[in-house]
Amino acid sequence: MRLRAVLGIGIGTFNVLVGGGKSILKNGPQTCKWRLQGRRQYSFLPDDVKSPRAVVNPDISKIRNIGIMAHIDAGKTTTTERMLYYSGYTRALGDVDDGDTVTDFMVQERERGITIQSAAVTFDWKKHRINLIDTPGHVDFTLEVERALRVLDGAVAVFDASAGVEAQTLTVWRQAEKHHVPCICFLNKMDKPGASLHFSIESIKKKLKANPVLLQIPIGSGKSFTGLIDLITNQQMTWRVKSRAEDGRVFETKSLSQSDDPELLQDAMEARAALIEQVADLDDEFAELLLGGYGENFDAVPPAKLQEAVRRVTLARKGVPVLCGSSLRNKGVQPLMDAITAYLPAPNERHHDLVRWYQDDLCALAFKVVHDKQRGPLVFVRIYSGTMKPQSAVLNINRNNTERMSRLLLPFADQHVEIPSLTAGNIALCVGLKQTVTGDTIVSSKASAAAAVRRAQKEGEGKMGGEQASLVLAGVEVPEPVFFCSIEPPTMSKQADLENALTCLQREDPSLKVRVDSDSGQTILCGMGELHIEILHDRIRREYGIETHLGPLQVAYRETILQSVATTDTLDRTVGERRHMVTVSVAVCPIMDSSSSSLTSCEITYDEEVEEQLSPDVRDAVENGVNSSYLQGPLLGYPVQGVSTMIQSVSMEPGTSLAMLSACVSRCMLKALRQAGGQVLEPVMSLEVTVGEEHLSSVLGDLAQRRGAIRDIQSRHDSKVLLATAPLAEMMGYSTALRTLTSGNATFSLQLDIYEAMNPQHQNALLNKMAGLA
Ligand SMILES: Nc1nc2c(ncn2[C@@H]2O[C@H](COP(=O)(O)OP(=O)(O)OP(=O)(O)O)[C@@H](O)[C@H]2O)c(=O)[nH]1
Repeated sequence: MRLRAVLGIGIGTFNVLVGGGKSILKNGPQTCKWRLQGRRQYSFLPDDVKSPRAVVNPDISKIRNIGIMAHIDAGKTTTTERMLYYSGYTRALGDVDDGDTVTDFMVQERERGITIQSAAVTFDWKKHRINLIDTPGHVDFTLEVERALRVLDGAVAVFDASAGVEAQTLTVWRQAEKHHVPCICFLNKMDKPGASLHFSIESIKKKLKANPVLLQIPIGSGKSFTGLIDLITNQQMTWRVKSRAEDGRVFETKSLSQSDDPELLQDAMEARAALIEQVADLDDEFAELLLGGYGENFDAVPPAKLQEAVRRVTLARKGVPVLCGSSLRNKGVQPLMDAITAYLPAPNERHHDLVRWYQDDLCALAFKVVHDKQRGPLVFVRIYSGTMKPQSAVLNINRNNTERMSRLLLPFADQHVEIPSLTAGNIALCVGLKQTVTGDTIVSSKASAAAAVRRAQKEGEGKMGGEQASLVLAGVEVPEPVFFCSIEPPTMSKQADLENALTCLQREDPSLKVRVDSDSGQTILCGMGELHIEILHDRIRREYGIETHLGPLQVAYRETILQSVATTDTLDRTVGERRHMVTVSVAVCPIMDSSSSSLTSCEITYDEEVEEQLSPDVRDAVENGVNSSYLQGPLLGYPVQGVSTMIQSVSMEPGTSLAMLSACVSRCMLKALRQAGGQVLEPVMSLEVTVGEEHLSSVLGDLAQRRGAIRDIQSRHDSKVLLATAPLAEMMGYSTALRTLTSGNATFSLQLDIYEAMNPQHQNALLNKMAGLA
């Protein structure tokens, strides 16, 4: 089927660019129509938009930069689709199960029904501009969520109301907390037979340690879920949706006092009283208002005052508003959109320290790069101050280079509207920035950066850690990959094409690491999980036309040492006429931090006297030698972690080169690490399996064979939720195994818990396997 897009705006000139690089120019007030592959009708901008000026640059107080995040399959994409539809951006409802959603636009996303890349969509709702990012739920793509959260001002956490808080929700929730992002909870899937408001609220309290502020109660449950009571306004909203064909756009709103259901009325009154008491406990201003004028007469509390107080509570992150609905059945999404505008912060209500030094000059953060074959890299930026304009040069502070931006686009999922300028608070897409990568700070010029440095110095803060560093917005931390495998092109002639494809993919995805194995010369892909590597392999085939061969997936082990050891080594070599002679003594000792789940890095220290004697270039050469020995441990050649090295003495004969010094240090280190007793560290994953009771014992039996340790087994309606840890090496192909064991009636999520020392028996087995003896 074909898709027809209609752009219905009044004045001005817009370029509308379509995913595959098609470009259609629209001039003047007429309507522009064209055909694309697909089956949906789109209108790029809502019908009520009168002026392109309002479209391009809304008042900052009316902007909401929002993320939508959750455990896999909670319904983020379905909810986003409804928002786009009700806001007038799309003309038909997309369906994840039919593979025709706007935000899941990658082929792999549509085929698999999952979100892989976070997609930014812009739409207007009740005079507000909402920039919304639909983030992936699968743990392999956690970095995508982190990158999005870095630039968002608020988030909507979507839950499956029959499952409550699931494993990945916990991870993304912690990420949101780390970035101090205020949240709203949306209990989706209220139409499911097992959906429970009470259970979900309890699990938010218990697992997220959050303070849920219930703003709605559902009318009916499961299949008879028909609507909501809004506890702020005391209004009843009912959707008379009988079939999936009905779109839920129209719903009935009436005052609760007109309700003919006394039980519902009683429940609502109790819930509203509890809400008012809870908000009064959290917000002093509201408590004073209550004491001053209303006493126990909660009915008389004005909805506007209650709403203002809930907003303050949300922004202060003392509580999280909770709403409910069923996106698939088209119920409850419009009130959720109202809540986004009412409770989540505008960009100017968030505090960004260094932005004040730039004043009205441009300061933006690149948070995502997408590689487009026709247009080159497209860089997503969040503008923190100033105005961004196309056809202008900008300075990338991190790389200290000036680049020219050719065009500026507003992102409408895979389709983009070209705009003449964009102001602070917005999210935009820049074309033409070829050097910029994720995490870079972009400002207008060197002069503007220098002025910001002066302002910073005046305040006395810019000096700490170097002027430049303090003027850069914090990027995102990239987690260490846990899997790797070799990748080979079909023929050597395709090697250069493969390298180019990998360079482009790395710019898009910082969690992909590529290296060349020094022994075999093979290209190695390092990723976050089986699915991550599988998707990358598929993208290289589809997007770059290269049929590559992947080697077996291997676990990224680490090595450390068990004991402290001191050793000395001498290198005496004559090269040509020149004699190089150096003697080095080092001491290594283990540093294990059992309280931290992340890997302990290595460190280098010096004996006090030695430190004073060594010139800076000799120290550099010594440190090069130590660091090169950390790259490949003596046991299996995996990187070394958790070792502290002290340089005890360095004595060099005149004429010895620095390269020979590094070589001697490296050899001495290898000797010390070998003597110190090698220990393999393996990634251990935390696992959550939801399974029907009838399959529980077979799942437990299988986990026992995988060296799994059961932490807890909880009941959730008719299912059991099994919490366990298991070494990553034993979890290869687990999704297929679980499917077979349970006939497809189980779900699981897996994420890195900790790097743990292998016990001697398993370590020996691994060493034998690697040596080809087992
Ligand atoms: N019963 C019911 N099913 C729903 C509802 N919302 C979504 N679903 C279904 O749940 C499945 C997952 O929906 P998605 O919208 O893809 O969920 P997601 O959170 O975006 O998933 P990922 O992007 O893969 O993390 C699909 O089969 C949807 O049809 C709902 O309100 N009720």
